[in-house]
Amino acid sequence: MDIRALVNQAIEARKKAYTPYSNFQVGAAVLTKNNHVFCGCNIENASFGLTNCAERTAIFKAVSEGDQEIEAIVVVGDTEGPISPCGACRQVMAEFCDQDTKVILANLNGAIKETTIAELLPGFFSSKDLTK
Ligand SMILES: O=c1ccn([C@H]2C[C@H](O)[C@@H](CO)O2)c(=O)[nH]1
Ligand SMILES: [Zn+2]
Repeated sequence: MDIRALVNQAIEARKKAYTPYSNFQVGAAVLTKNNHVFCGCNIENASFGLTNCAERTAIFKAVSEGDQEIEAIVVVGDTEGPISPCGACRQVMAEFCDQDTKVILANLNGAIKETTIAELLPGFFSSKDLTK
């Protein structure tokens, strides 16, 4: 897997962000185990809470195309260091990432942090918790 190429696809997707309220653009790219790439951007709303973050857009695109097994996900923003996903996105990642899924957090200046969902959201709620 070429991480740099995936970061570049996220950077391209970021250009499509709809951000009239925050003016903060984020891009994401999901590489599935089937070797397909789904890109996403953040999409804001006048009702602020309805905003969809870039990484959720990309994950939902993959899942809605029936391609839900994720090999790697990149998130990129114009942040000082690697971007830090919000709590809602971490929980959504937990649904579709396994312990080996690469979660790659980046910025526009080449900073890259590779992490995992276990590190980002320890103790996340999962389907296993629905039955005992
Ligand atoms: O990882 C992140 C962090 C923030 N945002 C979006 C949400 C909102 O549109 C804007 C400012 O929070 O950035 C993302 O898309 N992903
Ligand atoms: Zn988010």
